[in-house]
Amino acid sequence: QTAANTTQNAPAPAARVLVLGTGGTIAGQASTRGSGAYNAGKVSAADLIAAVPGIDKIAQISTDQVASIGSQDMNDKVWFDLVKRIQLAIRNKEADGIVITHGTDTMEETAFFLQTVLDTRIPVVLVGSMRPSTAIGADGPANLYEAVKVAASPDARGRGVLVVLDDAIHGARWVQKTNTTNVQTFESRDAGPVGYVDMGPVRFLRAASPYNGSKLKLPDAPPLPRVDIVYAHANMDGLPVEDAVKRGAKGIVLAGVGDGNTSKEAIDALQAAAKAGIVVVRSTRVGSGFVNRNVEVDDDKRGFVVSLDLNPQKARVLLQLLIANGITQPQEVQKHFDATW
Ligand SMILES: NC(=O)CC[C@H](N)C(=O)O
Repeated sequence: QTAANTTQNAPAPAARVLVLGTGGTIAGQASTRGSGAYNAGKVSAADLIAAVPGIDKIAQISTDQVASIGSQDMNDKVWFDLVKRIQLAIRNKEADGIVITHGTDTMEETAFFLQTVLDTRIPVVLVGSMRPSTAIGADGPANLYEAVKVAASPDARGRGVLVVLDDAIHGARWVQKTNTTNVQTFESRDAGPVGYVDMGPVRFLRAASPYNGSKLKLPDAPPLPRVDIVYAHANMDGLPVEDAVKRGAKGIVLAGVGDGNTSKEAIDALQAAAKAGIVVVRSTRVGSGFVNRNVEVDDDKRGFVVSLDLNPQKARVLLQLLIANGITQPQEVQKHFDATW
């Protein structure tokens, strides 16, 4: 038998993985603008898969293109389309695992959004790259191979939404981008990765968390309610908070200094917003650690919620979904933030 025949007669891989394309650097192509320049989201998911040798040996792969954007343009419409496409795949029993190719800029937000609304034990794995597909040493093909390997792994079931880049598997709850350009950009600072994927088997470091089927409902159509992030700094006044209120924000997340702090003026403006029924969540710009209740700020008195270790961009997503579900009382909102932990 020739090698070609052997390949032809080899049994098809057992796992079926659906790859959904959304764009990003992984689908990026060099630009005529010159050295280092590229345009995100130019290459289809099908073409990306075709460029990864041996990927068809680890899963039967199908592809669908949901969007073709740089993830800096990620928006509610694409999020809703993604959820609908994934729910369709689950209903039709189309796949044993799902991979989403995605830009890295907002990958942590999409991952956490999906984790908060999707009610499934099927592995959902987001993957991207830091170098465009046309770059020397492109990291996309290896990352895509590893993401499909994780999505096809029975051991990945029931672990929620995962992010795979650079041999590491991260949980949506903890992962964040930490470097603007380095291929080793994703970290789960307070928790560490949930596992590793390399030339060997997929390895998880912890037991899968108990399955929590109670997910937040998605409204029938976008957009999600407006929640603004206010970034704290030295010499802070109350104007950014007052501006958010004027624009009609239904919620405000403070990217606070330190343990979710900000100046007296800004805290008083936030208290006035909370009194007017706007949900105020204190998070931190620091990048790791918890924001705890009632430490330097009297959250009980001022009517605030704390984000624990959810970073501002993830706290914003959770708050949007809670407000969309009619959950706006600070104590109730706090319970939901506590329950993500
Ligand atoms: N490396 C990346 O994926 C970042 C590039 C691009 N801005 C994106 O998020 O889609």
